[in-house]
Amino acid sequence: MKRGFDVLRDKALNRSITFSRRDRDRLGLRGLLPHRVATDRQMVQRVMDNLQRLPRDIDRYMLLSSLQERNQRLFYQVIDAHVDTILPLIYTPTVGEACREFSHMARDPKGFFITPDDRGSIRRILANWPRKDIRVIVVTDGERILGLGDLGANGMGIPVGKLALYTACAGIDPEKCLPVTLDVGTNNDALRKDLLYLGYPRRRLTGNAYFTLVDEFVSAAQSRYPDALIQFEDFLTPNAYALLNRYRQRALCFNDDIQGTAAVALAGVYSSTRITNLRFTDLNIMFLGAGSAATGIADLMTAAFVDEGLTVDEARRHLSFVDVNGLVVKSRTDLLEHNLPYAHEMRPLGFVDAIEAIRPHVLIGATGAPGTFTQAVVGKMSSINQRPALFALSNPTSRAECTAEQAYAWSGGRALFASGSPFGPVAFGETMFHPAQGNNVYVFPGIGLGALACRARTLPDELFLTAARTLAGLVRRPHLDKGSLYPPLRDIRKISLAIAASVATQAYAMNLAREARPRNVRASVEAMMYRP
Ligand SMILES: O=C([O-])CC(=O)C(=O)O
Ligand SMILES: [Mg+2]
Repeated sequence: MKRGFDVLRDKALNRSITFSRRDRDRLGLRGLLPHRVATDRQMVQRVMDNLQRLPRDIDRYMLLSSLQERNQRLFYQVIDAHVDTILPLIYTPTVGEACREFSHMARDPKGFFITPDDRGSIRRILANWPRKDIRVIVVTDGERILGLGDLGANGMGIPVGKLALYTACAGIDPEKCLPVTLDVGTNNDALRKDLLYLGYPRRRLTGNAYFTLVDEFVSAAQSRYPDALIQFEDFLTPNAYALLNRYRQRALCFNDDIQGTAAVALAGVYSSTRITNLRFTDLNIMFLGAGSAATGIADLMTAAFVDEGLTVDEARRHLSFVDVNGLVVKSRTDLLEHNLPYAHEMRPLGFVDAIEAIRPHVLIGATGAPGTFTQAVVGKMSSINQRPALFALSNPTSRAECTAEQAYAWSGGRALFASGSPFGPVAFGETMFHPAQGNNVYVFPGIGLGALACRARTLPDELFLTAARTLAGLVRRPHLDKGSLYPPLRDIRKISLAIAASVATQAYAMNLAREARPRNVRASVEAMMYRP
């Protein structure tokens, strides 16, 4: 058993001055701590006061990041007590800035890095990670970090942040989480030239060499951590699809940007129909951006339409795409494979003309290109719809297709608005809107928890549809009345539990589970949840 400073320096054991006098005696801590025995609440309050004194959010990120390495329990207590304040500091938008600054901030080591030099020895070096019982791995290769592009090894902030949310939002034991960066180089010239850049300073590995390295990583992870879920995060679209298609049948894995974002967007669209009173199967939905998030959403919506009785072809007619080159139509020669199902037999049109021609009820932005929901776009949507639904999903805030304020101002207060990164309440006339954050944080922790609870073999799309419906079912009338298409983020632990229970139940029904079905699925899921 550890004693003295070894206890205080172990982030999983350290309770700092909340250790009781008896524990201090027992653990050899007398003299190593000041006299006062503090309560958890006092500790949380002290952290909040410290945060307030700092000048910038990036400084607050740093404070929380080092707290996480020093006193894990307190870190999660702080999030638990102040979700609304803390999430934007450890997650989008601040995590975007933290990734950009990553190589210039002196900080505690976090996460596991794999480079092309590790080829042939990934299995062996994974044993350097101090924990053996890993249940969730979030892995990125840093090529499409949020809407910020190729940040190379600096992208490590993303798996670290996502896993903090697994613990905070779904009670996954933090000791069972492993953030991984496949540092295969970067095509970001500025980074490669930066002497302080911490990553592998070459151009990116591509083609066969790239896929072989990812293969080696997945096999090594599966053999060392046979129960672990692998979440792919922030890969560039073609690789995101290639990897998902390669592993979805043979590994417990999913792509959060394709599938997690899809479930959240679908839930928001379901919610919007409770305000517009339109039938879901009557909706026309237009996407701006044709990358992984947008096509992922469209694919899940196709499944949802089909589930409600449409054929696949009928479903796709409800879904249209616009990208930098305009409406995605059959005659275009620049389309990628994942765009083809949604290429319509129409003449080429620009964005606003496409809105005029197709008359969508819902506009979903997943471009990474800020300001693309212009006044003309929002105005056009508002002239067609009494209550236009606008989803500005790109992250961080600096990449949002429009701000909440713009959406309400340009629609005369009629927009149903959700965004990937948080916006505060917006006053318009007499009304105060509280737009909710349409971010995959609403579902990935719960889906992961559900998958782990039943030890699912794989995660087929049906489970994401289940998650979307469960999430939509938690939205109450007062939330909608305030302009929120999602339940309050402060209820996230309850939301994740509900999603986990429904996902696990569905997985049992589909024979995907490696665990015998317990009598009470929800209770068994809840019993798994770590509480700080
Ligand atoms: O990280 C987030 O906030 C949501 C997400 O997956 C992304 O933007 O890539
Ligand atoms: Mg992402």
